[in-house]
This record gives sequence, C-alpha cells and structure tokens, in this order.
Amino acid sequence: MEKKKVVIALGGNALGKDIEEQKKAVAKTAKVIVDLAEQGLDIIVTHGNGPQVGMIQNAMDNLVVAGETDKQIPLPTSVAMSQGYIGIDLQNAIKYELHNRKIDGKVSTILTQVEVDPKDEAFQNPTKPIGRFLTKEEAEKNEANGVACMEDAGRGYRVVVASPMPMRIRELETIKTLVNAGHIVITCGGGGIPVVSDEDGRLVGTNAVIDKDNASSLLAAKIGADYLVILTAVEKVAINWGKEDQKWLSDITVEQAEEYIAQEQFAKGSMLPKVEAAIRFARSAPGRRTLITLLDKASDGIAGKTGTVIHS
Ligand SMILES: Nc1ncnc2c1ncn2[C@@H]1O[C@H](COP(=O)(O)OP(=O)(O)O)[C@@H](O)[C@H]1O
Ligand SMILES: NC(=O)OP(=O)(O)O
Repeated sequence: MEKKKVVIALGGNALGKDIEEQKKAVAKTAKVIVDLAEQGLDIIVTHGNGPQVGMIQNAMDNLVVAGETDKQIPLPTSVAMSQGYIGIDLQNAIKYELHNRKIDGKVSTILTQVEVDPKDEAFQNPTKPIGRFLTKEEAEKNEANGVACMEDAGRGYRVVVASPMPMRIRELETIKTLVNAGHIVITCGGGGIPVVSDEDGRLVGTNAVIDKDNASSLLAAKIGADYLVILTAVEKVAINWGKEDQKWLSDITVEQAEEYIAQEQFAKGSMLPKVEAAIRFARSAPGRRTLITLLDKASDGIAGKTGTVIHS
C-alpha cells in the first residue's frame, strides 16, 4: 500500500529567533518529524523565514551603510540564503535524530524556486511581515523613509513586503523523485525563492516573500499529499482571538472557515493565510485535511486528540 504523504509546515517557533536558538530548536523539531516518519508517513517539510529573511536583509543593508559595498542584496537572494542556512540545520538535525534511533533514513534539502505572477496585486500592497518586532516609533521612522510597516497580530510592528500567491513550484519533479525514493524532503523554505519568467524563459528573482503556508498548500496539492500539518505557536485556531469570549475551534468545514474569514476572525499576515491555505488544500481533492497546532502536539493532532482540523 502507498504510504500517506504529509506536508509539515514549520512556523517560527520551530526554528528559534536567532542562529544559536535555531540549533537547539531544530533538534526538538527533528524529534517531532522523525516521530511522524516512524509512523510510516512520507514527510515533506517546509518552513517559514520571516524573522530570518528580515535579519539577512538588515545585515546586508548595514554593509551598504558602512560603505563596504554600494550594491544592495535583492530580497529573493536573501530568501535563497535563508533556505540554505535553515535547510542545512534542519537536515542535519533530522539526520542525527534518525541516526540516534538507528534508522537508515535519507534527508535532502532542495533550493526551491516558486513562480509568481508579476501582475499580482500583492506587489502594490505589501502584507508579509519580516524581521524583528519594532516599536511604534521605529515603525513610524521606517515609514518616513519609505519602508512599509504594519502591526502584526497584536504583537508589535514589523516591516512588510509584497507576498504574491505562489503559482508554480519549479523543482516539483525533483521533490517527487526524492519523496518516492524515500527521502525526507525539506523544500519551499520561506515560501520558495520568488521568481518570474522573463521573455526568454529565464527565471528572475523578484522582490517578495511568499507566504510559506500558501506555498505549502500548493505543494501539498501538487504532490498528492493526504495531510497538510501547519505547526505554529498556538494549539488551536480561535474565534474572537484575544477577547474575553475567545473560543477554540477543533474541527471546521471549509464553509465555516469562510464564514469566519468574512467576519475577519483571523489576523492578516499570521492566522489568515494558514486558514486560507487549508481551504485551498481541502478544495484541491476530496478527503484532504489540514491540521493547525503546536509543534509539540503534532502527533496528538494527527491522532485527532487536539489542534484545529479544516476539511471539506
Ligand atoms: N484567530 C486566531 N487564532 C489563533 N491564533 C491567531 C488568531 N489570529 C491571529 N493569531 C496569531 O497567529 C499566530 C500564528 O501566526 P504566525 O506567528 O505568523 O505563524 P508562524 O508560526 O507560521 O510563524 C499565533 O501564534 C497567534 O498569535
Ligand atoms: N515566508 C514565510 O511565510 O515566513 P513566516 O512563516 O516566518 O512568516
């Protein structure tokens, strides 16, 4: 019997806030991933890069400020860098966990390019938070210098960049080949390196950060996954989030999810893209389900004991 395929999308807390924290965080994340692999599931891992890509851009911009170069690093190049350094830590942590459990598993990280539509309206309306949280004063200073900022789900202000919808995963065939060969595959890091096709069919990076949950939903649909698991900083999705009458959701249909979206129950740039990604995945074929929960609760969630499941 064919093994069930699960796409696991890792949020910020699975990676830690800086390079030191990342080393520790991925060790814990790797245990969760290998637990699921041991249940006989084919695992494809994706991850975010919001804090990391902001940090890289900042570091690169500081080189310009320091006069060490006059060339700014394009955002898609920073996305590629984030895929590399997050991917290698994840890959090595999963490999080590497999080794500790005496499992002879294969793990690969794929630098993944994701095509977007250059006419996507998102290029005119930046919504993707990147980098660290800022104070209101820092955000206002950025705005005055032409750097868009936005309040992020009640947690502070952050720089925001364009986040077009992912259209096509260019390395899809490579991903399928490696999954079919039994690899745990790390792909679509940071939503994928955003590219557009030029007139000669060349792929050219474009200034954006694709939402990793949207990219994960597209990937899950295209590789025929059974389950999309979005691991984040909350055990369940809520309505009336942060209010006195907050209510956790365990199991909702896509129609109920759409009603809640219409009521603006989910914050833009954080929970909203997750729920929208889940809806698109559920609609891509019958029986497809998305679980949203905490990293530590992934196994319990897959066993139906916790988390929020969104289905047709
Ligand atoms: N309705 C909601 N229910 C639960 N969490 C919500 C809701 N609206 C906003 N959030 C926030 O969204 C966060 C998850 O989004 P985010 O931090 O962007 O995810 P990621 O883990 O992918 O980095 C939660 O930790 C919570 O603070
Ligand atoms: N690219 C992306 O969606 O990153 P986060 O999940 O860290 O926001």
